[in-house]
Amino acid sequence: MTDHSEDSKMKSKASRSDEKALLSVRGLKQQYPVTEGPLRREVGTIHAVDGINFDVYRGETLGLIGESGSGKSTAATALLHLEDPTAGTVRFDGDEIGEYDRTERKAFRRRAQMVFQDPTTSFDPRMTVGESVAEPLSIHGMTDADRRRAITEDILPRVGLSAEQADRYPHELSGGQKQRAALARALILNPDLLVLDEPVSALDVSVQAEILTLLSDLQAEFDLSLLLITHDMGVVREVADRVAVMYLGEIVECGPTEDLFRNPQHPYTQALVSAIPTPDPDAKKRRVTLRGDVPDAASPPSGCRFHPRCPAVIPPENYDFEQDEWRSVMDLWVAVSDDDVDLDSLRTLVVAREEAETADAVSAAQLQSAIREEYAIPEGLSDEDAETVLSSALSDIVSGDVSEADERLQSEFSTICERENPQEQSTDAGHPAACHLHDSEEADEEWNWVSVD
Ligand SMILES: Nc1ncnc2c1ncn2[C@@H]1O[C@H](COP(=O)(O)OP(=O)(O)OP(=O)(O)O)[C@@H](O)[C@H]1O
Repeated sequence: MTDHSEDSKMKSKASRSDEKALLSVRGLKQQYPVTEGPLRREVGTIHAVDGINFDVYRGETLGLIGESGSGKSTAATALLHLEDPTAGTVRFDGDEIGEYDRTERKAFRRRAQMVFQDPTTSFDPRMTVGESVAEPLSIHGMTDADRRRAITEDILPRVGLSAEQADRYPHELSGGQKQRAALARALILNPDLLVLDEPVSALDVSVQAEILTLLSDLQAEFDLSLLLITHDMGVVREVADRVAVMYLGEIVECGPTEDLFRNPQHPYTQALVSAIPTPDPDAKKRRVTLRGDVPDAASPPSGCRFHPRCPAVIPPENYDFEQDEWRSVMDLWVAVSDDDVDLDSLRTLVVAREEAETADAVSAAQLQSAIREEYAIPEGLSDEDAETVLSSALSDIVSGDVSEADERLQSEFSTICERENPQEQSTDAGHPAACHLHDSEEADEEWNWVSVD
């Protein structure tokens, strides 16, 4: 990390609240239709971005982080109006982008640039690097080729390339050099904002570090605001001043980078933070493992979208669950709701273990035990009343009445996490998060917020 980027981090933290944001995103939504059949009948909606708010201030880097499918790239294209958003407003330097006339839109295209993940596909192989880098100048009306050439030769050394490399073709450059050239092309119109979508994830680790250092240097030199989209927590920690964490179309937590890493306030953030490799020998014990992937944005879970995977999902009010037990029961319930409990393969498993002769000979009790084992549910929950409900639900499942099991679990084990979508609210850490654990009456003293230094 260079000295001046540290300076800008200090500056950005100190003066945030009284500054006017360069980019201000409010209630941004991007939806796509789910279509079916030759007539492309609309049968559903993909909620790729579902009402997000954030600001990017001058000279700062905001990291937008989340797993694949969280909606990060869609957020970028929607906020830049590369694709018109379904709803919401985006203000740039105080003006609403959606209300720009043609001239204003063109000026905005100059002031806000995007850099993509794969430097190979972002260059035309038939054009020299210099021609590609200078292309935005032509598009924006600079007809004088000598002038374009002079500007290109000036900018290439600033991204660590030589002026002579202007005459090379993309295939003659390494991946890192191509990403440097992509940065030169993005910077050539002297923008105020760069939106970088996974700018280093296609590069070798050693090259990644060089490009991240270059980004910090360029940010200070050009007084840029950066929106850095990545799934890599190491990358945001390295370069971002603040971080917004996205999950299934929503921002679940947003705060200054170090605060968010040291004191994550959303279980999703905590899981991402705890997954960062660390030399700490104790860290393994504290690792929060997330099962499965981000669910389908066409049918997001009810309530908190993270509840089907959340290690801290709040237990139902009337039962006294151990947290791990409750998570396991919830995993079974999620599978029941999705009609995903595979009894045939569980029967096969019992036979393979030589506990029954044939699949038909597997008893209901054996099948219930196999389900418990599959979902890591102990034989006998710590709360006897909860055990009674679970046993009945397991009986329903093995007798083939999955919807009865679903209704039983729903009526007995309903929790706020699957009923209500949490709103963003302030937390003890000083930055907001959207999690019911921060609702005062839901706060669970026992939930152990892991900090990773
Ligand atoms: N043009 C589109 N049409 C339909 N669905 C889309 C479209 N673009 C994105 N999606 C869907 O929107 C959701 C969010 O995708 P998006 O690419 O924005 O996520 P991401 O966080 O950037 O993930 P990745 O890192 O894999 O690109 C996904 O479910 C994706 O399939």
